[in-house]
Amino acid sequence: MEDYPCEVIRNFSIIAHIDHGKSTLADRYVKQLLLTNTITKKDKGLNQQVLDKLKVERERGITVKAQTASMFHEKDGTNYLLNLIDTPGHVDFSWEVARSLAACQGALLLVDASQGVQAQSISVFHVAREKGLTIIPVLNKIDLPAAQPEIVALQMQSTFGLDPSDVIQISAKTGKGVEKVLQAIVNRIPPPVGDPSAPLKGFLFDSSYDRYRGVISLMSIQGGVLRKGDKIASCHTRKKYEVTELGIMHPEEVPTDCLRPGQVGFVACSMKESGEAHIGDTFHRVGQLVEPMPGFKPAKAMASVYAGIYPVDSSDFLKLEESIKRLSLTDRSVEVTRETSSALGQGCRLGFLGTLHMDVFRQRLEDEYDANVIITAPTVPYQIVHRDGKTSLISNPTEFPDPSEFASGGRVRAVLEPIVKASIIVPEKYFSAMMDLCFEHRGTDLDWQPMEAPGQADGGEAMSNRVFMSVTLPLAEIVTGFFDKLKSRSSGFASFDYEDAGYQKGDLRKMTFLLNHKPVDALALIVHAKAVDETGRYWVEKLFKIIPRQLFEVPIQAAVGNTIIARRTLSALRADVTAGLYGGHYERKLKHLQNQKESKRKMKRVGRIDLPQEAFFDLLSSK
Ligand SMILES: Nc1nc2c(ncn2[C@@H]2O[C@H](COP(=O)(O)OP(=O)(O)OP(=O)(O)O)[C@@H](O)[C@H]2O)c(=O)[nH]1
Repeated sequence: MEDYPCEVIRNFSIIAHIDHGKSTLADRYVKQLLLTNTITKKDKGLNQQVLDKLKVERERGITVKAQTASMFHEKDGTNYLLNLIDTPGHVDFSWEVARSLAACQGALLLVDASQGVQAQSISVFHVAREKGLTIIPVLNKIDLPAAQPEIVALQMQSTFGLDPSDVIQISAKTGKGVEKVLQAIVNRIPPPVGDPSAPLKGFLFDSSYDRYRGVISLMSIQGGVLRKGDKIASCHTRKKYEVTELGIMHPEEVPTDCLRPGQVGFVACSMKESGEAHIGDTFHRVGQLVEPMPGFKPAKAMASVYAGIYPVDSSDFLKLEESIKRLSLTDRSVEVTRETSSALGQGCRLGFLGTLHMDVFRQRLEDEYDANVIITAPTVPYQIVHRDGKTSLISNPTEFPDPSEFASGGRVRAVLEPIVKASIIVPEKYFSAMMDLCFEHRGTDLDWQPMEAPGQADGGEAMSNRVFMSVTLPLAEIVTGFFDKLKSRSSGFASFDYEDAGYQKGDLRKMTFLLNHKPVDALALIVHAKAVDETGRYWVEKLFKIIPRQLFEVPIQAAVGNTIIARRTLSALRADVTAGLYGGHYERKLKHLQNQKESKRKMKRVGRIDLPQEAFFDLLSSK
């Protein structure tokens, strides 16, 4: 690593709207540059994307966890070390983007030439600008027949103030133009600064957990040289560690003898507990204090969506809790606390950045930890203002005050709900459908303006006459199903992004569902007063359809306080599933019994009633 001083290092990220091709481009570089280096025969067969390592990412085609890769590149006789930090592109993960960018000096702003500038292109651009990064505009997918590179380059000029002659046109898929981007990385992005003789300063920007080695941190070295055996300490916790292994991500871990200023790599030390790795923390050599890097924020409540996670089999709770802890180490934006539900037993309440984040976490839990879990309907955090002036935050519908507590003499003065400022970019043709959607979801302060400058309006359906809309929405309205509706009502052309806009008073009610006259706490929902009747009827009908008939009659009711809003009754069923199969083959009976056993496995017994998983999250999220 001595051969790579700061001058030949470039630390960069790729930032883009979802699906504009970040992973494809990152992959191309990693494959192209590594084939000559360490990618072994076994790995050469990789035709799947190397960086999107996790199974869930492959299945969904989205990057969830930022991955870092170091590559070597020769130009004009000089060997460069390029550190690429792949960032996730979904609105839920903007925090990860900001974090990864802290370790870079430049960013490739990738825009799909057939889609044009989209909502998240704008938000990631601003994050990168704020961090003072050098931005290289890149137009991707120019191989597509629908690509309109000239028009999109003009859009980038009018939206970002970037010079169209700086825009590089590429196809990450065919490889056209990608070499030019490498040259631009070397020529345009400034090298990092750092003095090898200065005291050690390491910036921790990511971490993961290894069953055998404990916490593995990703660090960017800002000063000094880090070596195996070094004793280091955290500025934040003051805890001391010994470095047991270090090296670069190539893209797998490759041990090196040291990490020098400007370099980025993994560090394994005697850190055993997940909670000890604080993103944004600075490490120094023991006895050599340094000024910590600015911008360190100890993990704070950032979650916008909460849900309960319970094991299907209650005896698996400890195993589930351990798995959640391990997984939350690789995903530090998840908040974890224990909770108990009378219906589901012991479980955890998790806070997520958004519903996609939640879904991905659940899938990773199932894939990587073999966990069979039930996840409750997502809820946003509400602020309760008490009569004595105190406020409290609740993240579970069961804690929501009953109607009697709002009455005069009750303890609650008001409930505030989180709101967001959303931006939507959509072709004019779908504008009124988008307005309707926003109003259906309690949108206010709707404003809009045309996106394209006059004369640019000939970019085909995806890009002509687009409108930039901004609207204020309650967060609760967008956590379930809003994104899907936005996409389907705009034939996929609308893009969406949002930012926090504080709290606002809301007229809300807690809706409970009773099965066999007993409330099931894990099914409780918070609903806007105007939507009570419709929501009550809708869910009762849904529950009626998905709850299998039981051996006895089961009334299904929705209630607000003591008022029943809706009711359906499931009639009783005979138990013997083979009863109708008289004269049938023995194996056929066995198959039926097996099927019954299988479906039991995915059921949760609540009181005397077997509820399928869909009764919890899947049902409620599908509205
Ligand atoms: N035709 C064409 N398709 C491309 C090109 N680059 C990427 N794609 C396709 O576009 C889709 C999205 O690409 P990804 O690389 O997964 O996009 P991403 O921006 O990494 O998406 P996230 O990881 O979810 O943020 C994939 O189906 C790619 O095959 C290109 O240059 N040309």
